[in-house]
Amino acid sequence: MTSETTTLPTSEQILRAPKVLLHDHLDGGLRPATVVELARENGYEGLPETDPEKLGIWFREAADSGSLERYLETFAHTCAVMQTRDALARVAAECAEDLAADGVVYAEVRYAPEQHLEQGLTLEEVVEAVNEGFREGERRARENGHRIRVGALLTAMRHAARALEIAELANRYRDTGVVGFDIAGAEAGYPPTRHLDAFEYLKRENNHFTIHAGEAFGLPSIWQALQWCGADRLGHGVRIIDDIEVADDGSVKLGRLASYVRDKRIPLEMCPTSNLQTGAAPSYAEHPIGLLRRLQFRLTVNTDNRLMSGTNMSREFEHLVKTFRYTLDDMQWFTVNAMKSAFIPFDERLAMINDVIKPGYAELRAEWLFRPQGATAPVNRSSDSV
Ligand SMILES: O=c1[nH]cnc2c1ncn2[C@@H]1O[C@H](CO)[C@@H](O)[C@H]1O
Ligand SMILES: [Zn+2]
Repeated sequence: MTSETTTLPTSEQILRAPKVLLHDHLDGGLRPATVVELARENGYEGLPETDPEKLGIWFREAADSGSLERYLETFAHTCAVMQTRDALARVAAECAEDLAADGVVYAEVRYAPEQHLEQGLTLEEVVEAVNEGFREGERRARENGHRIRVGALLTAMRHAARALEIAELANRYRDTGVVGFDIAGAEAGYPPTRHLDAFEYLKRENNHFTIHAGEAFGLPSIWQALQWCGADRLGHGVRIIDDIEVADDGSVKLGRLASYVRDKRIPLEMCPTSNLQTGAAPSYAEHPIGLLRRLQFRLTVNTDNRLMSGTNMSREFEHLVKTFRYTLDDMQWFTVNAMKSAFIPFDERLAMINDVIKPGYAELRAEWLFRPQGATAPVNRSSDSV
């Protein structure tokens, strides 16, 4: 056997492997203890629990509702404690630190500035506080021996009517920490075309955007996001599976939209655990990621909301490794896909792939050669069928 990387990665290797995260909500990733402290400091009395451990469990259980609308109700509590400059900067700094400690080397973290104006901040002050926090978190991570780069995506809420204003904000800060735009919130009843003016504006500015589509609503939402709005990437996009037929003999037929998504290499931001909670997928084993990976769609793995899902990038990969027997090669494939799909300039993406991601995986692959004498041989996926 060669070092052909058919070994199933261990938890420790998954943690150390360089990872790239494109879909993570700032207001969905707070540390439970931070929510409790900020609530106390700001006099917010609406928390359902004040013990951090119990509060973490409450978020996971409340989000585990089987419906996107109910899942989204939990964000009222996190947004309530993110209304001051200090709170926003703290949450952003801790986000960067937590991602770096989880082995994430590049992240695009999104939030909706319009949800942080309740105590008088302006949209600009919100963006500047979050940017400041990300820079501080990157600095602290570096002190702890981790390297991470974090870019912000500004989200507009799809039920509201501020998308153009938020798109303009994203454009204004494009050279200072904001790498793109997104729309989020309840999908059914709020098609992306409601915000066409924002997307057309960003296209005219040669700027980038992703759209939450194909999560709680199916193909029409994906079709609009791509063919009317011109999205560069799809947030979730799992329902593209509805345009793929698998026959009893295992042969696969792609419809026009699924073919378009695959042919044009449209990146899909998969968030497996979140999908299980909102009912977008029934189980890890039945999650469309298995088939879509075999069909070589441009897939990426993401967390969506670390607090509500009790997850992080390593845990998402652990589930996938366990369920689909993914190897380090698969992990590298997802990670390179994500880096290729990031919104930073091409030369910087390439440098991350060549100088950080590939060497990181090569080092992990080489390690089993130097394993202690007597250690068991790595599991070889290709030998399973022999
Ligand atoms: O999976 C999701 N689908 C749609 N909207 C979401 C999802 N996760 C979070 N948000 C929404 O995005 C806002 C800004 O970060 C959050 O406040 C939440 O309402
Ligand atoms: Zn999301």
